[in-house]
Amino acid sequence: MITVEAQLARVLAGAAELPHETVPVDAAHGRVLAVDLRSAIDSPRDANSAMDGYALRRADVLGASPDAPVALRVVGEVAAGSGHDPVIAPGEAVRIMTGAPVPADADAVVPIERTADADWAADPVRIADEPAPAAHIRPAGDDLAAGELVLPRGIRLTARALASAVGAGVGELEVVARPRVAIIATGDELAEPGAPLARGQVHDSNSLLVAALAVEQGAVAVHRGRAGDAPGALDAEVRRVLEASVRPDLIVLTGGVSAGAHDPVTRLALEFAKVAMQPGKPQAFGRIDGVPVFGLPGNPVSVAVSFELFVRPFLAVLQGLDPTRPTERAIADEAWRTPVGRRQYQPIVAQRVDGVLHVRPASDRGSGSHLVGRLARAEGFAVVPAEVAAIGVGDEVEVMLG
Ligand SMILES: Nc1nc2c(c(=O)[nH]1)N[C@H]1C(S)=C(S)[C@@H](COP(=O)(O)OP(=O)(O)OC[C@H]3O[C@@H](n4cnc5c(N)ncnc54)[C@H](O)[C@@H]3O)O[C@H]1N2
Ligand code: MOO
Repeated sequence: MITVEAQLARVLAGAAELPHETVPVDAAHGRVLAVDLRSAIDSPRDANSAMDGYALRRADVLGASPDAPVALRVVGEVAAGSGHDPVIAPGEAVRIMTGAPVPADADAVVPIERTADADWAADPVRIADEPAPAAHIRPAGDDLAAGELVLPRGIRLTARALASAVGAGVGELEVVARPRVAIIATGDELAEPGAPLARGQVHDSNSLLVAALAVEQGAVAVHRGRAGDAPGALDAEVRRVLEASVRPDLIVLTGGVSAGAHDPVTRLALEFAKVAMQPGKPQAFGRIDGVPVFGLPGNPVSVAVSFELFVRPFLAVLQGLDPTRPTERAIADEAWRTPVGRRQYQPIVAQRVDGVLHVRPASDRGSGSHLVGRLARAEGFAVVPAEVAAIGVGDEVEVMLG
């Protein structure tokens, strides 16, 4: 048996960041930013008002108070979006709305509530408060200066990141191409989701599991197919994938990698390994016509774990992301057994109590790799060293969440 690290090194050897492409900001959600993004503009473009009220010359209203308001002639109005810059002479004011550019002659804004009448129709307006210098004026460039770093390369573009990019005056972003994944589930026993099962059949949950996990990691599932165990069937499906107009960056196969007499993946020219992990011991990896091919063991929990350990880091490298996965320490609230000689990845549920992470197995039916019905509960995996035979209540364990 080889270690998880050795198999990961084999998988990642030769993996490299995919080419970049430029996409409109509208299409960039979830993509990985390929280059540092700097602000294209000073933002806000203009000094603008933070309040609905009156733009005025502060010198006119020094000492103003509710008992001694200062009357100013209203000579105009600027609303948000107005490009107008009205002249304000001494003794005058202009109605101004939130977000509107502050006239060049004004040096303070007084909110409508701070006028004696609190009435937009009032003229003269009686200012009942002495504003601080530059009161309620947001200076130009207050948020961003042109050239300032807004988003560093290598981040996944979230809704908030996209808002910042648009605020920085940008309409297109240079992102890393999405990895294109083709998925083929193998086995004569596979039935369509929802189809009635004949004796010996099982619903194909793996191909959807891999496709959805890949999409969660920023990939596109360009093909989802099935191949039976008959000699040649998988080969033909792999050929179809390789000859399609959109060539995948990787192919993920599930099932048929172990010692069975009909296991079809074993007939492909891949490298087979027994990895010291549970679940997920039989693994295959190699290249066919230069395209990386993963052969994951068919049990659904094995697929979920194998994806986390090998496919997810591979997809990260293709997108220029760090493939390492942070782990946390947690306390086991329940005991469980683990196989000596294989590092266990136990699906767990987690809960934080007084800042301390507590975990227990997600399954109440043991750690069988066929327990797809319990997979939904898993919030992560406890990583138990190969030499450990059992986890006891209160033991400290390493956990990868998410
Ligand atoms: N003699 C040995 N037998 C097995 C070994 C071994 O070392 N020697 N290893 C066992 C381990 S560990 C695993 S894991 C499995 C892996 O087997 P395969 O990759 O060949 O997978 P299959 O036999 O095709 O399927 C295993 C299991 O999973 C179900 N399955 C398969 N595909 C799907 C799918 N798309 N959706 C849902 N479920 C699926 C399948 O029906 C089987 O029950 O081998 C052990 N055997
Ligand atoms: O390695 Mo298998 O995935 O234990 O069931």
